[in-house]
Amino acid sequence: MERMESMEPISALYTTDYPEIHPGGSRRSAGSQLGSPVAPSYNEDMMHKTILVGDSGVGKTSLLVQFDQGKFIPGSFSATVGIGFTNKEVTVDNMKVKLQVCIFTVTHAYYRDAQALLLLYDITSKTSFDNIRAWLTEIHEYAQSDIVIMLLGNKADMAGERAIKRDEGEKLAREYCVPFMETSAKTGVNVELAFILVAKELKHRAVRRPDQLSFQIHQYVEAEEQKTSCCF
Ligand SMILES: Nc1nc2c(ncn2[C@@H]2O[C@H](COP(=O)(O)OP(=O)(O)OP(=O)(O)O)[C@@H](O)[C@H]2O)c(=O)[nH]1
Repeated sequence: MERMESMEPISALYTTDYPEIHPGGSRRSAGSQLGSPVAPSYNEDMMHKTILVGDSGVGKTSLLVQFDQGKFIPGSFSATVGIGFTNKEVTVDNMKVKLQVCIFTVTHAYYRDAQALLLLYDITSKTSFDNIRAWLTEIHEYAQSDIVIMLLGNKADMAGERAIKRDEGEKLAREYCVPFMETSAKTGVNVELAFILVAKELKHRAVRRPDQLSFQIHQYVEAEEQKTSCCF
């Protein structure tokens, strides 16, 4: 909590106004309240709060910086510099989707307002992988029940020091019914894609008629992901 209070956004280049976030508001529509299957139009001003969660050192800040600035700043800088969040727009199906991306700190209040969550482990750290179950338990306890979750195995560039095989990540993700990708905040592999897929899912949910199926983020991940195993 204290950490967030001293934080500044990394960059405000992408958006100039930040409308209030209404938890769950993106899912409500006049149509659904009246029981009519009319799809609402998408509100491009809506801000979607997305949080980055995972053990210390898995690369949450580096992922945020890579997404925001397209670069990797080596070193454990986050705890001292205090970078906490960024606001950024991504384009999905020719529409703007605004994401406010925050790094989870110590308070469970963070979960409540979040519409999406990227849960990270470090592929070179078995402990960070083993702790994913505990994180998921906590998330299910405190987050909105329809939060969009994606599991990310970060530091995919460090294949030589890999402690967790890719299929172990895939298996865990299947067990919890969440999509999975390996990312590298260092090389940028799959970083933007992870956020775009989350934005796509959030936009889809906001305009989906009640009788429509959810967007299948899992299938998109499989189709779009840059396979990391053969690249390093
Ligand atoms: N090789 C490699 N190093 C990474 C990657 N992501 C992060 N790192 C390094 O891992 C260390 C921890 O990264 P951070 O981004 O500070 O991790 P964090 O999860 O924000 O850590 P906390 O602030 O302690 O919660 C730093 O030395 C980063 O340079 C990656 O994808 N590849």
